[in-house]
Amino acid sequence: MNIFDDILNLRFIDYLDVVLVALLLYYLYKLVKGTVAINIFLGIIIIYGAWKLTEFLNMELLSGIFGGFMRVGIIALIVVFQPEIRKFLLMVGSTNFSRRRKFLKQLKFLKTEATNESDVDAIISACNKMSMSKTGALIVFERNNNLDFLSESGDEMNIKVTQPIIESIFFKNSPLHDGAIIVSNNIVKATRVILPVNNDKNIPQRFGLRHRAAIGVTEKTDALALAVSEETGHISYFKDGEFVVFEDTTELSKMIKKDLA
Ligand SMILES: Nc1ncnc2c1ncn2[C@@H]1O[C@H](COP(=O)(O)OP(=O)(O)OP(=O)(O)O)[C@@H](O)[C@H]1O
Repeated sequence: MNIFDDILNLRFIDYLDVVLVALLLYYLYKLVKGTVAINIFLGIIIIYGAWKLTEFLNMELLSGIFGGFMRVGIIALIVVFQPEIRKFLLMVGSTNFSRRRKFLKQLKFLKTEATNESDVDAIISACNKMSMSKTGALIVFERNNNLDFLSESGDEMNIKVTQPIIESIFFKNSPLHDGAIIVSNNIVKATRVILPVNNDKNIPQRFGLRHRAAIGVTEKTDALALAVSEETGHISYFKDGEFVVFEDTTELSKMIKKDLA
């Protein structure tokens, strides 16, 4: 039997299996891409290669050491990749099905629904105003990961996004100004939300809890975050746990629209 016979004998389920493994690898790559985890992943491959090489060369002591290391590898992997595993499970378990359903609906009826564009503009205009008046703000955009588990720490809201609404929420004397707001599909879903804070020592000291919370939420979920500094008035944009550099707010607006699309 040659290779062509093998291919012909593949069942539909085998093709599905291959596609699913490819998808899994793609998501794993997306998770570790650009993070320190990719170096750890390479380190593990190197140690595995060294183990097999020392085994092949019958170097008993060295292969014993590498082998012992690889045997506890699965536990070490869980510990080392804990944030990535967590993010992956979150990605799988809290996918925002309502958004997906809407997408399918659009495909079905070829209906072009209004996009989020105008809302991003309203939010950016509000940020500009708050930046000038040095009003602190923290805005989280929900994407595919459902953020209800975070919203619960704050006050539930259900109000359409407009520039005055965003400004009045973060107005210094407003009872709602503390913490973050979560925006999803043109709606402010929650205010006064407490976000997970990133404790990484490499983040410059000048960034306090607001900015660390923006990093925390965007690294643990696929959300996007905007922060306006109360101290400097500076607007910062966060994605995948990192600051995103932008020239001006016009470029920022384009970036957010693209990331939300
Ligand atoms: N975990 C958190 N989740 C949501 N909001 C938070 C969190 N921690 C702090 N904040 C908000 O950030 C505000 C300012 O915190 P802090 O001064 O430490 O941040 P900062 O990064 O230095 O920002 P700024 O430049 O505006 O001072 C708090 O009053 C609170 O509203």
